[in-house]
Order: sequence, then C-alpha cells, then structure tokens
Amino acid sequence: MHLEYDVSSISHLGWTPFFESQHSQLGERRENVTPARVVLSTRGFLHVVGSQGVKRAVLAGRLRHEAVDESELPVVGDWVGVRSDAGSEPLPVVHVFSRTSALIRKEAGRRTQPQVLVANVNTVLIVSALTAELNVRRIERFVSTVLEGGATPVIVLNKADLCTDPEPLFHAVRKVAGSAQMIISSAATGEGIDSVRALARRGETLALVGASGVGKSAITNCLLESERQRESAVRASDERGRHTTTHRELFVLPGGALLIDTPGLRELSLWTEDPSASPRGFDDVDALAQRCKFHDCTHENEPGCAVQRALSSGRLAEDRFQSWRKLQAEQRWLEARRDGDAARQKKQRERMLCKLQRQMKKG
Ligand SMILES: Nc1nc2c(ncn2[C@@H]2O[C@H](COP(=O)(O)OP(=O)(O)OP(=O)(O)O)[C@@H](O)[C@H]2O)c(=O)[nH]1
Ligand SMILES: [Zn+2]
Repeated sequence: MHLEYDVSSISHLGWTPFFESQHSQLGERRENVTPARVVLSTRGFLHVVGSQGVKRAVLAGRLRHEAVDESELPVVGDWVGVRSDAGSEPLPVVHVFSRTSALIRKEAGRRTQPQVLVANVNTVLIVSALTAELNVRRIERFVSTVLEGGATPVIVLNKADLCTDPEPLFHAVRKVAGSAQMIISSAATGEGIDSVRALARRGETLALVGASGVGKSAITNCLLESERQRESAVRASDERGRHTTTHRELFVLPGGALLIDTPGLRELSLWTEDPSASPRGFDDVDALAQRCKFHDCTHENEPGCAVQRALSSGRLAEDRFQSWRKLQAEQRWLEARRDGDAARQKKQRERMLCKLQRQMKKG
C-alpha cells in the first residue's frame, strides 16, 4: 500500500517550469505527449504517475534505438511523455524530458558507461552509520558525485544511539563535507529525524543513498510515520534472512515531498560529463590551487605551489589531497576511455542518420 499520489496537479509530483517549457517546445507533438513521472522500473516495465494516476508503461522502440547509451533511457524520477490515447496499458513512452539533476555512476564492470541511478532529485541524503565501518572517503566520493549530478548533498550520520561519542566521527566527516549540511540521526530513537523531515518540502524530491544496512529504510519508515514502506516495497530476504531494499521506488511522504529509496551502494565509481574539470566538492583544494604561482600547476614540485605549502604546514590534510588526486586521475582515465569508445561513436553516427532520414521524410 502506498500513500496516494496527489495527482490533482502534476506540480505536486515535481513538475516545474523547467519541464513545462520543454513540453511547450514540442509544438504539435505536445498533444500526444502526456507528462508522467517514473515511480518504479522493473525489467523493462515502468510505472508512471501523472494526472491520470499510476499506469504501466513501456519504452517505445524508437527511443531505445535512438539512445546513445543507457543513460538516456528513463529511470526512477524521470519525467517522460506517454501516449495516453493509446488506450490499454502499458502506455508507450514516446519522450524523455531533460533532467534537472541525476545521480550517475560508472557502470559496474568493464564497460565505460554511465549508469543513472535516479533523476530529478533536489536533495540526496548520503546515509552512513556511526559505527566502526564509517568510511570518510566513501562519503567524500558521494558528496562529489551528488554535486556533479546537480543535486544538493546532505550527510546523515545514523545509528547515533549505538555510538557513545559521535563527536570525533562527526568532525572527521565535517572535513570532507564541504558546504554539505550534516545531520546526526537515529531511526531507533527518532533523534535528528525532524531535521531530515525539514528537508522534505512539498513537490521536492529526495533520494537516500548509502551502503546496505545503514538505516535508509528505517529512516524512510520514520518519515512515513508508519511501516508502510516495509509493506509496500517488493522486498527480498538475502541468505541471512535480512530484509533488503531491492529496487528504487519513488513515493510520497505525508508532507507532500517525494522520496526515492535506493538499494545499498557499496562502491561508487565516479562518472563525470566534464572530465577536465576539478572534481566537485573540493572547494578547499580548489581555493589553494588558485593561489599557485603557475595556473597549470600540477602541485607536485613547482615553485610557488600553494597546495604543497598548505600540505607542509598541515593546513591541508594529506589524505584529503590524495582523494582529490585519485578522483582527478579517475576522471582523466574516464576521458581517455570514452574517447576511444568506438561503439558509442558508431551509435552516435547512426542516430544522426536516423534523424536526418526523419527530417527528409517530413520535408
Ligand atoms: N540501533 C539502531 N538500529 C538501526 C537504526 N537505523 C536502522 N537500524 C537497524 O539497522 C538494520 C538495517 O536497517 P535498514 O533500514 O534496513 O538499512 P538499509 O540502509 O535500508 O539497508 P538496505 O535496504 O539493505 O540498503 C535494521 O535492523 C534496522 O532496524 C538506528 O538508528 N539505530
Ligand atoms: Zn600548485
């Protein structure tokens, strides 16, 4: 059982002028493109919600064919256009609206492909547990990825009830958090949950990310003020009999905000659309780098290097600098791989041809 989606206006589902203007630009096609938001995606089938309520939908073959890579296909949180005159379900998805933000990682495995986890989120709650497993470097990477995707990161340190002294961990994370807000919470005692709830504004979309078992579902349940999520989600028990979130789903919180719970993410390989830029979330390092004598300073052994100076004085921590280095190296590696990605280029060419052919048919 879900909380009912409020379909009296699609703005309650996150529709904004940004999408409206794209819709207007469709011109004559506009009539056949009814906006709906993807709330669930399983094995090729989508569940979308729009002014007509929740419907099953499926991607039109043309969209799949034209996509340069999978990152262009709709995921949970995306706004799509369905042909509502199609009559019976599944309704064909004939359009995907450009995104305001997305959480993107490099696909697991050998392929150099972006994988979009969720789309059109305002705030991403990066959840960790205040336990010995807390990994500052992983949080740093999440912050960078969220900023890269155009959303606002908020760091949630959960299970405060299990931690006798959260202060040292809090300060260690603070050093890598940049401008991200930080919340200490406990889904068990309710501590900090009001601060999380304050981020959940009507019509805005939040997503929860973090490793398995940190308490994403427990926090969700607190926000739902009931056990609904546990009942609604398709849950599978793993071999230890533990319940675990198995898919992404967008649903409504009592105050009218939208929330996407995601399955545990242990690793997050960086993805970036602009590999030459400095990794996001490192304002401290960026500010120092701007004061180096040479603007193309590599911060290794150039004279007048402000980064090296800060490292020797202890103002910049060595591991923070190494993280920045590592992310930057990953970006460069991605760039090199992508340039050489022949399959991608072939698809891009095919797509251009398709477009041309269509235009010729029309003209
Ligand atoms: N003591 C304590 N236990 C918690 C807290 N939050 C969650 N838990 C427990 O930790 C376990 C895992 O919590 P979940 O909410 O299922 O974790 P999750 O992040 O959703 O995990 P996945 O669905 O596998 O990604 C459950 O047994 C929860 O009851 C907390 O703040 N304090
Ligand atoms: Zn330098």
